[in-house]
Amino acid sequence: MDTSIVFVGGGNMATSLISGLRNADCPGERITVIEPDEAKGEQLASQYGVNTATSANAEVLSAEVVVLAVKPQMLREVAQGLVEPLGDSKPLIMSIAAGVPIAGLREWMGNDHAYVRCMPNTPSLIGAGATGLYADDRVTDDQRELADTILATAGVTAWVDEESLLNAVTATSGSGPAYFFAFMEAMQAGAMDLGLDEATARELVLHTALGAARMAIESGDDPTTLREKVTSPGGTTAAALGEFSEGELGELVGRAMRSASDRADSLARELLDK
Ligand SMILES: NC(=O)C1=CN([C@@H]2O[C@H](COP(=O)(O)OP(=O)(O)OC[C@H]3O[C@@H](n4cnc5c(N)ncnc54)[C@H](OP(=O)(O)O)[C@@H]3O)[C@@H](O)[C@H]2O)C=CC1
Ligand SMILES: O=C(O)[C@@H]1CCC=N1
Repeated sequence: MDTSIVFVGGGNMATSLISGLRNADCPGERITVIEPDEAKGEQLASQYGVNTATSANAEVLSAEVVVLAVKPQMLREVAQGLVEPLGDSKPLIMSIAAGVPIAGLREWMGNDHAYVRCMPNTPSLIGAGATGLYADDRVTDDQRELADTILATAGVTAWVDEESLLNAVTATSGSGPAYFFAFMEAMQAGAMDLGLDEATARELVLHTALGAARMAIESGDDPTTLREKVTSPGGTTAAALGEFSEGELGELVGRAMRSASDRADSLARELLDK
């Protein structure tokens, strides 16, 4: 990977993607991060060897790809502020902002750019990310491939062919790491309630999560089969899963994901109505 890439915003998600790129041998000098917080920029420069700037100008923005990595609420202002320094140059614009549709980007940055929306997740930091992507029909095959190559440095990629499905991706893999972390927190608390010390509870919970995820990916069995293999009739697992059913875990998870997707929808409405 030798593409020149500018990240606008050097926060959590940009850091995860930069880590993925660097692990995939994308040279640090091909990456620039525009980040107003100088200390954050310095940290990125020293950790990943990238170039940094505190604001956008034509020189800083001269790259093949510009990744918009600020909070959705900031995106309108930030995108509009890029129009002048970009001038006539037409890098591929990739936005990772939750909810914000390409129509908004076109309104703020103009119709002449090619836009790809991506929904990555934080495990990209260690190359274990999962990213959903959408490109409208103005994006060329080469540009799609470029976007895919960039995100594939951070983990698996999956394209959706309707933009609205990116909200489903956001509710699934974008926010998903937090659901699993919340489950780990709850299990660790449960283990400590049962008498394990914190370090032991944590070690057992984290390695159980890792083992379960690896088995689900590597064994060829689906999660239902794997769950059944753990669950002896009348045994301990059945007792625990009975509580999950009683508490309607499946419905709860479905409602939580619907809520994440609805929030992506409402973010878009709030931003476009402004
Ligand atoms: N975190 C996640 O798991 C995921 C996040 N996303 C999306 O990624 C985007 C970024 O999220 P996240 O990284 O978590 O947020 P962060 O707040 O960590 O990162 C945003 C960064 O942008 C900086 N910033 C603010 N104003 C500007 C500006 N004018 N120019 C350049 N940079 C600026 C912020 O600096 P300062 O802090 O000083 O304001 C901050 O460092 C969001 O749109 C989110 O929807 C997508 C998938 C997953
Ligand atoms: O919570 C958020 O809005 C962002 C998008 C997906 C993960 N984090």
